[in-house]
Amino acid sequence: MFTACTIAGSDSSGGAGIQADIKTMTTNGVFATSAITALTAQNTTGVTDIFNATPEFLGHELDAIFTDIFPDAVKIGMVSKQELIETIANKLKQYSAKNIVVDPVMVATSGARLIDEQAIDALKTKLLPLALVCTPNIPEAELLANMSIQNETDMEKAATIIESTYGCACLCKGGHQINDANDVLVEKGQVHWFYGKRIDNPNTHGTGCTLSSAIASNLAKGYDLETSVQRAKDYLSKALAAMLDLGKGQGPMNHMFDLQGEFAQ
Ligand SMILES: Nc1ncnc2c1ncn2[C@@H]1O[C@H](COP(=O)(O)OP(=O)(O)OP(=O)(O)O)[C@@H](O)[C@H]1O
Ligand SMILES: Cc1ncc(CO)c(N)n1
Repeated sequence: MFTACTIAGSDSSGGAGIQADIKTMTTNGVFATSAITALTAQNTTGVTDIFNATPEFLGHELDAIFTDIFPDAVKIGMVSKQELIETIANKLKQYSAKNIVVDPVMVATSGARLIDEQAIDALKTKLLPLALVCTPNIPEAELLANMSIQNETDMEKAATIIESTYGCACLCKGGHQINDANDVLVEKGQVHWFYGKRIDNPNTHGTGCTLSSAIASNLAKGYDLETSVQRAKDYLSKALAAMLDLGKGQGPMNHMFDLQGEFAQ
């Protein structure tokens, strides 16, 4: 059994954050462990409160995980405070963590801001350099590459800038703003496009969390990065295509459509 660790925030409505990550990792056939960075009071319509872990407590969670069930891959999601990012970076270095996927979560699908201004700096200078790959959506890629993105050529350019600036491969996701499901991966200067079929489903709460956890799960199983991204996109598309409809806002997708099926391999 391969293992993956998610370091992220809890989403009380279960569609994003830690909950999405654990469901995704489970359905993708790896054993999930979790270090919770924050509790959010959240549902499909918005976030009403955030309660951050202390850096000490987060450090203890990571010590407990890394000294026992050492993860074959690590996914990092919402981390809103600079001190929490520093704790994560220090622990990942201390334990020589591998296959690190950073989803630079900044804003929830519902529009709520999930990161402090100072934390963005720490993300850039301390966390991204440790990552194998980061997975920004368009607004996040604009901020990390310091440019505006209007089309697929801009996505490619931004991903190239992000890889050379922060030293990790970059998967820039088109889903959010450019109206398609096409994402571009820049790895060691090589550009690879993943063309997805856009699914007409308004319930996209947690798509970013799900994609990054599925990538981490596949890296944990030993697939290379390109294959891991392709498999993760296939999983996400099928979870969206299951057309779950829960809640009053943009609802979650069905992570469990394939328990113990093709994606567990
Ligand atoms: N309607 C859709 N149909 C198919 N794929 C989609 C759709 N919407 C998004 N995707 C895909 O989902 C993945 C996540 O992209 P997205 O831009 O939604 O992430 P995100 O904005 O980080 O998500 P979140 O809102 O959870 O933070 C990408 O691979 C994207 O192409
Ligand atoms: C806890 C959490 N992490 C990430 C996201 C981004 O979708 C969210 N809405 N909530």
